[in-house]
Amino acid sequence: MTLQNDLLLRAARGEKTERVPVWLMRQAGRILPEYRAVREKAGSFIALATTPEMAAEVTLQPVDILGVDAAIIFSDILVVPEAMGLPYEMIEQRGPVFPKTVRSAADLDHLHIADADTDLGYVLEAIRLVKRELNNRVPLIGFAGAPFTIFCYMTEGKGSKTFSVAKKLLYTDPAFSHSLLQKITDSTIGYLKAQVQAGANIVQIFDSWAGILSPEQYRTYSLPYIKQICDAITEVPVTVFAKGAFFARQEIGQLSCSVVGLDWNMDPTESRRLVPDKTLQGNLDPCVLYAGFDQIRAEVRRMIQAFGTQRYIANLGHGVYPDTDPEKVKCFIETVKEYSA
Ligand SMILES: Cc1c2[nH]c(c1CCC(=O)O)Cc1[nH]c(c(CCC(=O)O)c1C)Cc1[nH]c(c(CCC(=O)O)c1C)Cc1[nH]c(c(C)c1CCC(=O)O)C2
Repeated sequence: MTLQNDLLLRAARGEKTERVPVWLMRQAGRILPEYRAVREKAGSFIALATTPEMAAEVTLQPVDILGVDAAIIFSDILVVPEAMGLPYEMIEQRGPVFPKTVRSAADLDHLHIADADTDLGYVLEAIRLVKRELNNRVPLIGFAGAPFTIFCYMTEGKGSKTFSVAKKLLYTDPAFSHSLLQKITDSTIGYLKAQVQAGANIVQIFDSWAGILSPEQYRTYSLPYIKQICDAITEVPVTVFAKGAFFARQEIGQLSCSVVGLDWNMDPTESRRLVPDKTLQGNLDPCVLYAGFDQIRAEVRRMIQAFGTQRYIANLGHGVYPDTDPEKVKCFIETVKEYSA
C-alpha cells in the first residue's frame, strides 16, 4: 500500500524530498466550475457534505484538475458540533448559522460526546470511497476544527468579526468554557482517530480564530486542548494551523505535532527560528493569486527561497478565495513544482 506520490508525508515526517509538496487549504469546493456543477446537483452544501459519493467526487477534483500533491476530504469543521447535538444551517452567501447556541451549564446537558461511527459515519464513508478512487496516487488529509474555533461557532451561533459572545464567556464563565472545550476535544479525538482508521494519512487542525485571543488566553483556552489532540493522534502526522497566532508559534512548535501551518503575517525566517525542528506549511497571501502570472511566479519563488526546499509544504496562508481564477491556482502549483525541483 505504498503511495505513488508520498512527498507530503515525507516532508511532514522531516524526511528528504526531491521537491516541495504543494496543496491549497480549501482546494475542494470553492473555485472549480466542476465543483459548482456537483453542488448544484446536490441542492445544498449540507446535502453535498452528507452524501458520501458526491463528497468523494469533489474531494478528487483538485487532484485530477489542479495536480496537487494531496487530497483533503470534503467536509466542514462544523460537522462536529452537529454530531454533538447542535445542528447547523448553511445560509447561501452568508455562511453557517446555529439556530440554537450553547452558553450555559444547562445548555451543556443537551450535548453529548460525538460517536464518530454513528454520528459522522457519512464522512468516514466518503473517506473510504476517496481512498478507493485515489488508488494510492496521493495522500488524503483528514481534518477537524480546533476546540477553541468550534467553541466560537457553538457559543456565538454564527460567524463574527470579533466573536465577542464567545470571548465574553471565557472571561465570565471559565468553568463552563473549559467544560464545553473538553467535550469538543473528546469528540474531536474520536473523530480524528476514526478518520485515520478510515484511511486519512495525515490530519490538520484548523484553529481559524486563534488570532482573536491574547497570548495568555490562547495558552489557557486553546493550546491545552490542541495538545490533547496531538498527544492522542499517534498513528499519523498532525498539522496545527492556528490562523493569526503569530505569538504562539514557539509553543505550538513544542507540541507533539509534525507540521506547523503559517499564515502570511508570519515571516518564514523568523518562523524557522521559533520552530526549529518541525516541518512548516504555508504561507502565500491568497490575494497574490489575483495578480498576473509573472507576479505569482515571482512571489512563489521568493517564498520557496525563504523557506528552503526541505521540511517544507507549500500552501497559501489561508483558504483559497472563492473568486480566484483556477488558472492562477494552477500557476501557483506549477511554479512550486518546477522551481523547487
Ligand atoms: C472556519 C471554517 C469553516 N469551515 C472550515 C473552516 C476552517 C478553515 C478556514 O478558516 O477557512 C473548513 C472547511 N470547510 C470546507 C472544507 C473542505 C475541504 C477543503 O477544500 O479544504 C474545509 C477544510 C468546505 C466548505 N465549507 C463551506 C463551503 C461553502 C458552502 C457552499 O458551497 O455553499 C465549503 C465548500 C461553508 C463554510 N464553512 C465555514 C464557513 C465560515 C463557511 C462559509 C464561508 C466559506 O465558504 O468558507 C466554517
